[in-house]
Amino acid sequence: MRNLEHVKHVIIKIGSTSLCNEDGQLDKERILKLIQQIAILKRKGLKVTLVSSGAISSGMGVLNLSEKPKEISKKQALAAIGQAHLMQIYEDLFSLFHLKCAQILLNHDDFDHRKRLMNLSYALSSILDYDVIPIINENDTLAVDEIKVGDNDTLSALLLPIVDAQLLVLVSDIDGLYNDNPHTNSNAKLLSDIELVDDKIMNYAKDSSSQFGTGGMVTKLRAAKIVNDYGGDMAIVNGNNETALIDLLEGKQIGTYFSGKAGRTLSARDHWIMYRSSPKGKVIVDDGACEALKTHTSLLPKGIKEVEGSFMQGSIIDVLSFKGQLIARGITNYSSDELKLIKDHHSNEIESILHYKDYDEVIHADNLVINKG
Ligand SMILES: Nc1ncnc2c1ncn2[C@@H]1O[C@H](COP(=O)(O)OP(=O)(O)O)[C@@H](O)[C@H]1O
Ligand SMILES: N[C@@H](CCC(=O)OP(=O)(O)O)C(=O)O
Repeated sequence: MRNLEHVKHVIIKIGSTSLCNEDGQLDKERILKLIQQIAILKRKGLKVTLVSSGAISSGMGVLNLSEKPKEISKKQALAAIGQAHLMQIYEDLFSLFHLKCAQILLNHDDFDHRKRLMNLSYALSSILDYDVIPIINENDTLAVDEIKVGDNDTLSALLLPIVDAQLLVLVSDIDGLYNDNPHTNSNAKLLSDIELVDDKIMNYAKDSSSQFGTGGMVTKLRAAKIVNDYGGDMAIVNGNNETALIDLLEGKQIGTYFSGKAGRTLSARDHWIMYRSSPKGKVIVDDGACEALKTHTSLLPKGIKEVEGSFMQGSIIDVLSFKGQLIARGITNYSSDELKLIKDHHSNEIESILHYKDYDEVIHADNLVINKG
């Protein structure tokens, strides 16, 4: 048995593969079984936030399309058509249990701006105070690449600190993480408990085998890292198991459970820098700077060899190695224009180059988060 007594608020993310049948139509019977379990969890006193995929698949069902279109504008249209249909089904089914729900559609830039993030957090907390279940999805109709999260595994992981939940459960069409994709390797073994998502674990993850899923296991493991780095837990369970959610929350050994016990816990600010904000540019640093940064020292201009993008002082930027590996992410003390002039120079030369010097460091160690894996 696992001990889940600390879990008072759970985010349940339901993937498209658990909402639709093989023909791509929303499967009300399957959705009902999930809602039934959510109603039981709520009766037990748990707070529940729902993240639901399925808008595009639902739109395909409404228009009787058998294949997902490639054109972005068509996917945007399907999301608009399908999201309304999806919410109608949620409302009908939740009402059978005298539960009410609310729709929230988000994009990445809602996480980027602190003020918007606070507004989101207040709105969510009021919805929960009204004892209504928030149902969240990406705003796929308006999401263009720069502002897109791209998948709901990541979106739900980013939400965990905002709603102050302790556990994220990803409901999928598979029992959990295997050491290879079980749809293509029949010898693949299910892994039950994972204390750290390291490179070895990441290498088990492959893409989705279904045309309805987005990201397969890759995005699920990324979500586990985001959640674990905040000190939260994550689990993957199979939506086809009619008691999966109840069993999991009772501590039964089902699915894959990512406790993050062997990892780190970032402060709220560092977690925001690393995951929830989107970087505005990048600097490429030499091997010496890469090594130094790994021991968590400040980034000095001498180690910077290239500057990409246009950003202002105070922006969040990526620090990359020559090989393109993400070494760290942090808040820059200098704009991209200033960095182009002082890169490859000693800090004591900054003043003579710029005619002013506010800082010796480009990114101070306190504002720098090292990428671990
Ligand atoms: N190592 C793995 N273990 C389990 N499933 C895997 C693995 N690698 C890839 N997958 C694929 O990931 C799928 C689940 O992700 P996805 O189709 O995106 O579902 P969802 O709609 O629930 O997000 C599985 O059905 C399987 O095809
Ligand atoms: N936002 C999209 C789903 C994106 C997504 O992550 O899908 P999935 O892998 O099925 O959870 C939609 O509603 O169709």
